[in-house]
Amino acid sequence: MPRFAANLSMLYPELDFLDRFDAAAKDGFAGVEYLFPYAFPATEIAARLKANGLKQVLFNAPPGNWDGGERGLACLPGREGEFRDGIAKALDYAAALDCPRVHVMAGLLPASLARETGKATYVENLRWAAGEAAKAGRDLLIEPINTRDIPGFFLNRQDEAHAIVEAIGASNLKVQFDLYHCQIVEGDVAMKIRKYLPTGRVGHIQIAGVPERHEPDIGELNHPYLFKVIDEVSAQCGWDGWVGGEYRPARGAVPNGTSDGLAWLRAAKALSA
Ligand SMILES: O=C(O)C(=O)[C@@H](O)CO
Ligand SMILES: [Mg+2]
Repeated sequence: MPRFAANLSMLYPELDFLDRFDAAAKDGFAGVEYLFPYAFPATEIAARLKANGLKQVLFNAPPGNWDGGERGLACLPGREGEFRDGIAKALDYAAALDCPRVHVMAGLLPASLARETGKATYVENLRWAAGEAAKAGRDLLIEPINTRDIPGFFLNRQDEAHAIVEAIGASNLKVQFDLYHCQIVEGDVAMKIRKYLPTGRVGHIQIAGVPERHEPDIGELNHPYLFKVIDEVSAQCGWDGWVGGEYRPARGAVPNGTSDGLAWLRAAKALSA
């Protein structure tokens, strides 16, 4: 079975962020991911990881003005300086947290901007950032996201993401394969696992129930089946990444709301036992 990480931006909403590390470890997660660490000193987060024997497996580079609605800077002409400063900051945190990969959000394509212009900026920014990440010994990930959750998001499809990664040709630039977004945008998820894992271009997988983005055992995707496919393909091609549970617990921010919803994780572990 794949290794599972808890997404601490979404799981354990009833707890303060720093207390979520302890909860995830107690619930049997071996790793954690989240959107942004920047509100906390890296030393403080590193201490929580160490105290709980957790691995930091992923976080995002600064996205621009998140509260103002921005969702990344990578496709935005004129913001290259800020983009580069954000990558430098993310790589500093990645070193302090011993985190092997950083997700770079593409951003919203402005209505007034031609897609080709946004794409040229995106590719140039990624090329530069992948070089910096390589010097720091990290992978850089790009994630196709559905436009119901993030209207106007630049990168939506798996094939587009893989084509961009291939065209740039940096071995540390990879795709963050979020099965939830994939199901909403294009479907055929199992076949896409079979197609893309063997390419070596998938750096991380994320899961959630579709369409509510609750626990993976709620909704239209059959995760036990998909875990078996991931296992089977991984055995053939040597994929050894992490699978992040990135969902909003159905019970919400109530005590033990996340822990009580982890039947899907226990079932996945039982399958491999
Ligand atoms: O929303 C998602 O899906 C993510 O993985 C976040 O990192 C936002 O891009
Ligand atoms: Mg995701």
